[in-house]
Amino acid sequence: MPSNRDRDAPKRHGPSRRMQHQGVPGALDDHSNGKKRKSAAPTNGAIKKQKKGGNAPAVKAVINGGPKHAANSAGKASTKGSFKTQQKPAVKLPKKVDPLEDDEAADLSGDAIDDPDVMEDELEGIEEADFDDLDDDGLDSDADDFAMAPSGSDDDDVVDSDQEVQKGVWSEDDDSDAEETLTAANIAGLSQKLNQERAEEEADAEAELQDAALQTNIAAADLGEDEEEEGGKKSMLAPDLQLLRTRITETVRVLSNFKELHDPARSRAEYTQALLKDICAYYGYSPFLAEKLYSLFPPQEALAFFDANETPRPMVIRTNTLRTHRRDLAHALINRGVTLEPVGKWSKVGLQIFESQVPLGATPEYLAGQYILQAASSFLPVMALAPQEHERVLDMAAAPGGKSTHMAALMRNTGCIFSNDASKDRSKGLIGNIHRMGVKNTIVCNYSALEFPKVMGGFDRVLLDAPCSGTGVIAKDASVKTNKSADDFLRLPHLQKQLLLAAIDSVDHASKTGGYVVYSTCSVTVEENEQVVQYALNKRPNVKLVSTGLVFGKEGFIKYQSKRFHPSMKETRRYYPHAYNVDGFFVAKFKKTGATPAGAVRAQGSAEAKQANGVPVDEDEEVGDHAEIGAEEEEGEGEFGGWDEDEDTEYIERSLHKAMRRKGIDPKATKSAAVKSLTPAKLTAGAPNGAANGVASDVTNGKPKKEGKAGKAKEKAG
Ligand SMILES: C[S@@+](CC[C@H](N)C(=O)[O-])C[C@H]1O[C@@H](n2cnc3c(N)ncnc32)[C@H](O)[C@@H]1O
Repeated sequence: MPSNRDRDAPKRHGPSRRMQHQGVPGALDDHSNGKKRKSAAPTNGAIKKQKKGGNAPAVKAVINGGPKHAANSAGKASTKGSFKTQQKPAVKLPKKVDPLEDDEAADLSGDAIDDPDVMEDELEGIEEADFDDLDDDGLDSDADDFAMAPSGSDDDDVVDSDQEVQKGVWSEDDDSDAEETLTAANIAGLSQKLNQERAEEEADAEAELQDAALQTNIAAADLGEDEEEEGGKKSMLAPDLQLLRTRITETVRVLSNFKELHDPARSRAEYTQALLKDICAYYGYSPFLAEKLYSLFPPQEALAFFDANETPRPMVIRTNTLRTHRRDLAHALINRGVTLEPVGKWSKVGLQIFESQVPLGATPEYLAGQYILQAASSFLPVMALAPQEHERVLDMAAAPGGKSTHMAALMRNTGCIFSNDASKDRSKGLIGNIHRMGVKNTIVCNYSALEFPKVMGGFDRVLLDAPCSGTGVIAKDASVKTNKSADDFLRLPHLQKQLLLAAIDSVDHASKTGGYVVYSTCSVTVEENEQVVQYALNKRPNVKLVSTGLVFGKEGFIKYQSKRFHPSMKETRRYYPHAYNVDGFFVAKFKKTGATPAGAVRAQGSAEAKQANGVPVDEDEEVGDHAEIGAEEEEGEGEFGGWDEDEDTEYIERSLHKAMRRKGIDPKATKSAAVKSLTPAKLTAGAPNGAANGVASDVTNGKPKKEGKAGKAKEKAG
């Protein structure tokens, strides 16, 4: 990878993604807020404090400053450590004096701390506070949560965006003066920064345009690639990134209007191959992953996606309504020098942090459990699940507890949540968060989720926030760009499918208030999302997809390459960093309409037992295959199917052979690494009591190398 990737990369126009709002973009976000912010003057002590501090650094426009991995080759996103408004620039900026940059702050304030989609292996543990003293103070009757956890039917109750628009950004609209004051407190800081940022960016943009005008139709030879040296040896010159970028932009332009713009001597496939090569060189992806991600979008959008993965998402905290109100929390943090505002109208508990003078993982409010550092998109599965008071709910893969603690708040500490995770180490973080946040309705357990419903069933609702490849969180963990192989996209979906069947089988279809399952991942690949959901629809005719109730998000695919999915797949939701400035995510909600025959559950259990002894991977061929949709299962359980090992192995072989043939390899000549990798040692997910780390080890949130330190993270786990 070229070391100078960042240096010459062109600048992105507009505010940095950190400064951009999350979630529902455009009209919703701009409505009233923007105007208010610009015109109002600072009026209260909070803003004075900020000014007096005087060290609110000017926001440096975040640029399309070339891929982050060059600047951050360790692969960890700059979201870790102390938080600053400006994203870590790809181009080295003059060092600013910032109290947040000292080591202690870096240890304590990382926004990765509570974020379930980032491992916290590099976080050293915060000293555990005496949380017993911080007992629930009776604040759990937050108006926010009344609205969030309505009593009616599930689908009606998740989020009512119209109602919120009328109310304004703060849900506690009974105190409009306070709202004015609070908003004003952020205005001066924000608008000053935005103005400054805009001026800088305009200058940059002008320079860039002038540059670009001089550079079109650049041939590969111009980029310093593969140049021959005198002795015939190839030199390893770093490509000129500015030129590379320009060529990518130009190729995308041609592909977007191929008929009109292409060179008749070159086919679309040639253009695409050249583009993918450039994308790999410029952003640092493996060819395999670049192609997989590119194929999800039209060319222009793919570019936006790759760009968005180079910039961190905004830092967000979720108010713990068991402890406080969002408005009160916002006031407290503003008084500590934090610049923030509500995350968007779609959430009543989220606060987007623009800048902080204090480490957000160590404020008194944090230690008192008033908030958790949590990516905005992690709110969505719980909002879709919409757990109700007094219900019995299962969180199948719960550590470190971002979603379990959110559920507890929505349920106002009533009913019972079983928070399960296969990883013992990660469960320590889960327990820490549960204590810190005053959650009292939760039982932590440590099974492989494949063991449900044998361990326990009959839940009103189940959340499966599945272990996944993490292709939605590349901005946080750039190592995903290069460390995922075809085998991962066989093994992970295999596990996800089994887990989803277990989730469905654990729900009580006759629940008076529920009967719902939510499946989510922080990955954007079809293999881990629509194909898993389609598999469950095929295997469990007693479930159907229903609306997630979420007010934004793109529809799941009903068609992807040669695959066709059930039309109801439109009910699922996809989230992309470039579209909403949130982590990539997928959310599907099922309603269980009939009982699962006991035989099917047994079959699932026995497959799990088999798996524990080693063998399988994934099939997938039938999933998404049009002919299979709605097809009856032919296994011994009537319409229901458990896991058939032989069938599975056959599917895997067939799938692998196909893939090899596509690559021009003779399948008979070599045995696939995927098959070789299916040793008993690697497939222990079915083993009980946390022995599942073999499978968890390959996934974003269960990497074994991180397990050792996860325990240390305790309250930091997120
Ligand atoms: C995406 S993370 C969950 C994040 C969590 N829901 C939150 O919001 O904090 C996936 C989790 O799945 C767990 N896991 C992996 N395999 C599992 C299995 N077979 N059974 C249960 N949990 C598993 C991992 O240990 C990891 O904690």
